[in-house]
Amino acid sequence: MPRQFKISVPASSANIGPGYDVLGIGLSLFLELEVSINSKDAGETNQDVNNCKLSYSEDSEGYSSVPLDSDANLITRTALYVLRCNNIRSFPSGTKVHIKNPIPLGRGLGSSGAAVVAGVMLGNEVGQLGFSKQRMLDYCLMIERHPDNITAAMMGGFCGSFLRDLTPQEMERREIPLSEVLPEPSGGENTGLVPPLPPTDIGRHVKYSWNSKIKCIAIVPNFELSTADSRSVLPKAYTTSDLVFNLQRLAVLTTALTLDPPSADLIYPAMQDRVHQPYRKILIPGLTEILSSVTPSTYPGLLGICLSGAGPTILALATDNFEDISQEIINRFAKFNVECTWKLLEPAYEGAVVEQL
Ligand SMILES: Nc1ncnc2c1ncn2[C@@H]1O[C@H](COP(=O)(O)OP(=O)(O)OP(=O)(O)O)[C@@H](O)[C@H]1O
Ligand SMILES: N[C@@H](CCO)C(=O)O
Repeated sequence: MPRQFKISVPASSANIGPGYDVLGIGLSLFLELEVSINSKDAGETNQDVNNCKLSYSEDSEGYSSVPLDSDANLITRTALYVLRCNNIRSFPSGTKVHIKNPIPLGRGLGSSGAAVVAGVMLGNEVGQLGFSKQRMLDYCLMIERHPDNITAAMMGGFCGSFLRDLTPQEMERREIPLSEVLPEPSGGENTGLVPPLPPTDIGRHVKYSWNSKIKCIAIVPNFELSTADSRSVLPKAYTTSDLVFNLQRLAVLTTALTLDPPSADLIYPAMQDRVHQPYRKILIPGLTEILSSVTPSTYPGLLGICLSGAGPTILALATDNFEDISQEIINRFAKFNVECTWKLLEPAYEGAVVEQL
């Protein structure tokens, strides 16, 4: 039976200041996969060794850089990982996947989290595995180890998350690098091995409320910063006072963002951070100046400002004055010869969805 469905996964902003690797919010910018499975298409050219014909919209972010071999592209490679864990070697014959991606790559808006979530949902759908979102989260967390973007992309809304304590055996699995868990990209040897199933219920999360008057402005610089590079500059240990500084703000922030009317007096200081932003300034020109000088007193309507995920995007939360706030940040980046675009976004409350067509 031919099948057609669409998978849609939101972008996300992680950390929201003090919640490093904990907080994430799904954003109204959606990675979409249009999928068809028809065995009559199996003979078409460009079906690759995994029975997949992958295409990418020309107007999508990453059009010129994203690989289109199904065992190299992060989305389909993740889907193959899910299938192979479950003893299915490849896509059903005649699978076509068309990707539309408006999420800028390597900018701190959760492009890789969305790609991994989309890949796991794709594997679940084509393999007809019937997994719940909670189980799919386990597969995602085997690939992207911090739960903040992944949870927000899968579950939607404003989330707090952590990984449960793993047994020593499971801890060992935690260290399995991506290349050993996922099938090798083209050229690599297909060993035919069945990867081990992920442990169950690794991710725990709650969904907080969100005051819908609060909008999310993303100011997106025109350069990429990989999450791995941005994590490599962080220290291995912190002082008690810096950790307490973040914990106090994190506890207040999660409720402050639900209150009506939203209070800049509460939110702005509660979005300060001493765990990641101060260290990332060496990778993002102008970061310290931008975070400290664009304030609610100079820009009424602004509630708080932080680095989005691993950067370089800046996330400003505001109820008003969106254009002026964005322009001020764009001008400050311009002094460092960094050009930016900006987007006014809403929380994506629903998270990842599959629509049968
Ligand atoms: N739609 C996509 N298709 C294929 N690969 C993708 C896609 N989106 C992201 N990727 C891969 O993920 C990489 C970016 O991941 P990275 O974790 O560095 O940044 P990010 O997820 O955009 O930012 P952050 O995690 O800080 O929010 C890209 O360089 C690309 O390899
Ligand atoms: N919490 C992560 C989000 C980026 O993936 C970080 O800041 O490195």
